[in-house]
Amino acid sequence: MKISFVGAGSIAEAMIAGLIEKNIVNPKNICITNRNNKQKMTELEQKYGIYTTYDTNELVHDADMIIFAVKPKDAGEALDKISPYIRENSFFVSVMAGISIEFITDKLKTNCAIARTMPNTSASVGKSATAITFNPFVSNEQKELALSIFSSIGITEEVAEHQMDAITALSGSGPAYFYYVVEAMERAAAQFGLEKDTANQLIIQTLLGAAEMLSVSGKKASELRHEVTSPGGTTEAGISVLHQAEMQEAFIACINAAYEQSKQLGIMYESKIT
Ligand SMILES: NC(=O)C1=CN([C@@H]2O[C@H](COP(=O)(O)OP(=O)(O)OC[C@H]3O[C@@H](n4cnc5c(N)ncnc54)[C@H](OP(=O)(O)O)[C@@H]3O)[C@@H](O)[C@H]2O)C=CC1
Ligand SMILES: O=C(O)[C@@H]1CCC=N1
Repeated sequence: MKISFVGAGSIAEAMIAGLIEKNIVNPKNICITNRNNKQKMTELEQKYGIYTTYDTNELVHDADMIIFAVKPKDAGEALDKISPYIRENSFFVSVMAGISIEFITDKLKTNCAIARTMPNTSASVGKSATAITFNPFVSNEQKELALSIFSSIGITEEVAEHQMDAITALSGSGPAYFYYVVEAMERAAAQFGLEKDTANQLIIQTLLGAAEMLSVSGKKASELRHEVTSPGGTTEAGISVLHQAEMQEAFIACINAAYEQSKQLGIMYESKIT
């Protein structure tokens, strides 16, 4: 099996790290290109043993899957470059926020097999939450391949394409929201003068434990929160500050803003480049 990546940034590297860690693809069969950052290419060759190329024909030739992982603003240019090299059985997988299957089809100038996905960077540790949708030209074999690739680096949910902007805001950007909360906890720990490594270990384990509880306890988040919150206790004192600051409303506004931006990226870059 050969997998090619167009774009060698954060999400491409997270997926590659996950795929290699799980022995899903031989690193020699992972091919990658970027726009012009040769230093990054060398770095990826050395770190993962994958191969890099600026020869589009070589990138596309024999690839079972070509993954587009460039920023939405570069989508048109990258798709234009690949278009002349498409083969009959080429299978394109986009991880790009906001960019529609219709736009990709127009740019590639042919009705080829396309999957639109939204993974997240936790792919690098096998914990991505990936949403995926297929166009009608994807064969059953290609579907199975895509599902097995993404399921090897986390969980995969098949969704309708119109849900992608919301999912991008929720789970594509999602890891960053939790990192943001952890940053605040780290700052609080520092203010107390707690030793940094100790505090970090305690914060990380708290996050892991809460995630595991949500996953296996069968209880709702609100129920689990109430179990921690003793009347008149410390948690109640803490949460009341979050409540006064309307933190839940702020998080909802945050996810709404990410959703609007995902839609906007499509509007901006699809109309600009066509
Ligand atoms: N980061 C994340 O958490 C997630 C990102 N995504 C999506 O993945 C895509 C990539 O994001 P991310 O990895 O963060 O971006 P990065 O900026 O980290 O990487 C973008 C990559 O695209 C390359 N590139 C740009 N133009 C071209 C081109 N014309 N041909 C070939 N390669 C090109 C860049 O090369 P060079 O360095 O040479 O310019 C770079 O390697 C985006 O569309 C984003 O919406 C989806 C899920 C999660
Ligand atoms: O911030 C972004 O636009 C990308 C899409 C999802 C996560 N990162």
